[in-house]
Amino acid sequence: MKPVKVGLLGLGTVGTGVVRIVEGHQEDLQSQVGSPIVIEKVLVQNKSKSRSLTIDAEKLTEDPWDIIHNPNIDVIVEVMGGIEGTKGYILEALAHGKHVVTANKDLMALHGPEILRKAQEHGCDVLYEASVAGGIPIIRTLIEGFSSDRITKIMGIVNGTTNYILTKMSQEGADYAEVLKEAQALGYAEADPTSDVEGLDAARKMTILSTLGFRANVALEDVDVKGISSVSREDIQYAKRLGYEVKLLGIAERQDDYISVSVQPTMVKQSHPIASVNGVFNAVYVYGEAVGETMFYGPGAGELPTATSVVADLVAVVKNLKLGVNGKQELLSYKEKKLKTDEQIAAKYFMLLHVEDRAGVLARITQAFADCEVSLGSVLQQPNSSDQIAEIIIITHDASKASIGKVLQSFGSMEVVKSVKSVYRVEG
Ligand SMILES: NC(=O)C1=CN([C@@H]2O[C@H](COP(=O)(O)OP(=O)(O)OC[C@H]3O[C@@H](n4cnc5c(N)ncnc54)[C@H](OP(=O)(O)O)[C@@H]3O)[C@@H](O)[C@H]2O)C=CC1
Ligand SMILES: N[C@@H](CC=O)C(=O)O
Repeated sequence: MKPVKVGLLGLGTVGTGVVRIVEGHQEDLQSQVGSPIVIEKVLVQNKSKSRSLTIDAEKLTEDPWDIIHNPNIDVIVEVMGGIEGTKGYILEALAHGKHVVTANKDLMALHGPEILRKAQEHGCDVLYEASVAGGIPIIRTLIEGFSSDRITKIMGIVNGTTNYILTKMSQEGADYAEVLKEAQALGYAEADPTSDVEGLDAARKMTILSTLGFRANVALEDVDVKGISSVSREDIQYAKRLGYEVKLLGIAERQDDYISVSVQPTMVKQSHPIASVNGVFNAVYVYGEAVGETMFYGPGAGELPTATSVVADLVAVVKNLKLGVNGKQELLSYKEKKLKTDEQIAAKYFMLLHVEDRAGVLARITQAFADCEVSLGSVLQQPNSSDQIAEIIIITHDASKASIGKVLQSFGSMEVVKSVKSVYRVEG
């Protein structure tokens, strides 16, 4: 019944949740692992900062080596964020035989393979369930639950901050900057929220999910990324009128051995379950050749939901300690990825154009699509507030990304096209 001692790196949103769950659920945790779990030391930047929970001042330290080189500590829980410095701490902790639980997707997306190799070398566990989709146990699901299947598509809302913003813009017509501030105050956003709104946080999560799902060495630079900063309230209102919601979707697809991974604002048909995933909630769709369609839903960020995943990993490490099997998991053997070309990436697209309002213009526009071999699903023309300009809304059938690029290029030299107001991928 020797206690398992934990060194916590970080006592912000997630770290606070970890302390609350470890202390508040101690009896349940003990009944699962057979020994007390004790938070021995906590690294913070500023010991004198006021905190929302009471913690023994003796436990706080501003010196990471107090924890990493502490012989009494068995497990490091890293919830401080950051990349290079944090990577150094984790590698050093592993070299000292300490197991690691982390919520850090930035680190795992960029340096996951190196960290996992180091862990195996030293017989240690590194678990990172909270790094993707907060409270949804999607990593364990991909590694274990789908081990028998071949996954062909992973599509999801994997960033809580942007989903919170888009939901408020759609349901309340709220202002983007105001709602971003709310998401920050609620502890959903990253230290630098640019990585949320510009899609980088979601891209890092999609790197992790597609690596695990396709068992391939996907890298962050393989992900085509676009965030939500260019999504206007008008776009959202347009989408709604046509029966769609705008969502920031991560989409990873595999056909034969070829894959593509992207993050982009997408128009999702309101009848698709992902369209009604609102607020800070995330959802991940996984399509397997054998299982077909599955969906995982839950809170994607925030103190207690994220800490639930962190502490579940901690329990898994302690169970392995009891069984003496830490670091014994086989490393995934990643296949060499083959990326799809733009000719191979196919999807439906929405376009909103402002064109001259006169005879023959619609015919010229539709001809431009035909010339690039893009077939149209629906075309709607309506007058704009200016009587010289008409709005044309087009939804294509499945078309290659390359063909859509050619259509847009051809509009650049057509005088009748005044502007391409927006272009979205369409799902559902
Ligand atoms: N917030 C969320 O909902 C989610 C966050 N994550 C990930 O979890 C991690 C933590 O996020 P979150 O809790 O929101 O972050 P916060 O910014 O709320 O907390 C960070 C904590 O780490 C401490 N810290 C930061 N840098 C240093 C440093 N260089 N040296 C010592 N201490 C440091 C801070 O100290 P001090 O308190 O003194 O300032 C603070 O306690 C990140 O990797 C994030 O991406 C993952 C899923 C969801
Ligand atoms: N900033 C992230 C936090 C969780 O990973 C998000 O909003 O999803």
